[in-house]
Amino acid sequence: MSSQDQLKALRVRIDSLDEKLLELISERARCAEEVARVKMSSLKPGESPVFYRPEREAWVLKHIMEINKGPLGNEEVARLFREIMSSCLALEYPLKVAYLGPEGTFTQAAALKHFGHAVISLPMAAIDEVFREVVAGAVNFGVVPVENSTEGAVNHTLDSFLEHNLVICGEVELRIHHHLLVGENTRTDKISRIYSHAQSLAQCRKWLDAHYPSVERVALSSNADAARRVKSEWNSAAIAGDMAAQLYGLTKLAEKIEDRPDNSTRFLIIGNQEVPPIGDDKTSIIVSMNNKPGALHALLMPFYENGIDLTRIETRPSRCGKWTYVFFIDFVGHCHDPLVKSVLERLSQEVVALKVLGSYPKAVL
Ligand SMILES: O=C(O)C(=O)C[C@]1(C(=O)O)C=C[C@@H](O)C=C1
Repeated sequence: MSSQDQLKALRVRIDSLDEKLLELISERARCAEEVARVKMSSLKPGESPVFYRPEREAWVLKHIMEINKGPLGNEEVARLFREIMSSCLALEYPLKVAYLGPEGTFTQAAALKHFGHAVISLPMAAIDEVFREVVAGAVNFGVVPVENSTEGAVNHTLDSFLEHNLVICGEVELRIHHHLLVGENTRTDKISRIYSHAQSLAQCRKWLDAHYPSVERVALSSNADAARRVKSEWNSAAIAGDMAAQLYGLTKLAEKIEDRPDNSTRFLIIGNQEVPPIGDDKTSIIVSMNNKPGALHALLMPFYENGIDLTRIETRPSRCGKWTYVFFIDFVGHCHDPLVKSVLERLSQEVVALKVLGSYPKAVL
């Protein structure tokens, strides 16, 4: 058989497989519609239906990755199923998700990575606005950055948890690649200013020192904002990611200029919904305590003694009294696990206040 004939035969096979796939996807979508009807019909008086189930979605994605035999990689198949589930959920109920904007930010990329592209995603001007939109019920969930592997905590997010009573329903991790971007009006040998978010400028500090040591660095409210600005401005460049580059049609002068190749940011999903355990969960708590000798030791001891893995501990001013602090602690486990429950009970006797911000599935993708 000639290679032309082979190609033709293979394409006929692909067409037939696509038809079967479409049938299966449509059947799955009808099933999701049925799930929505069952959820609606089983409501008790005064109850609202819960269409979005993060624990179920995390389980589905993990299961698909476990049974995947290739040739597509685990992340690739999970991404495909992520989008199928996103579309199925949109049939049940179109979720509204607020994120730290403007359009083209890494937070938008994180929101789409977590919820898929079938949600209605709404850019907010500040982290606090994301929190307020969720509290007001204008959106179902919010997505905010919480820590970067190079630059550390995002303090605005931590402080917003002290002001608002919201639940953490999930986490997303995103590999952050920064590029040096220019618009069509900029002569590459004439760059006199580089715009970006302060965190992004810091994540590319060494590269900038080596390549543009005497060019002015200007911090803006987001790197998408920087990209928008250089689109029309003369002789300036922006540091931003792929989404912003595409959105504003900018050219990449240099790619992946972050100082650390493993530069990643962790984002949180905030909402009002408590999430049941899947057996691979994390919990976030805030603790405030009196400043006395051994206080931190007493705080950490119960975790150590029960073999609970602390993944993060962060300190912030408590905002009620000078030199008093609160601790943000993340650890492995769910607040319904008996071991975690007993540690939290013991802690609550040692500290002034303890608040569980939420237990949620560990990031799958
Ligand atoms: O299992 C459910 O509760 C569903 O609503 C179905 C489904 C899915 O498509 O698999 C859709 C949305 C939920 O967030 C979780 C899963």
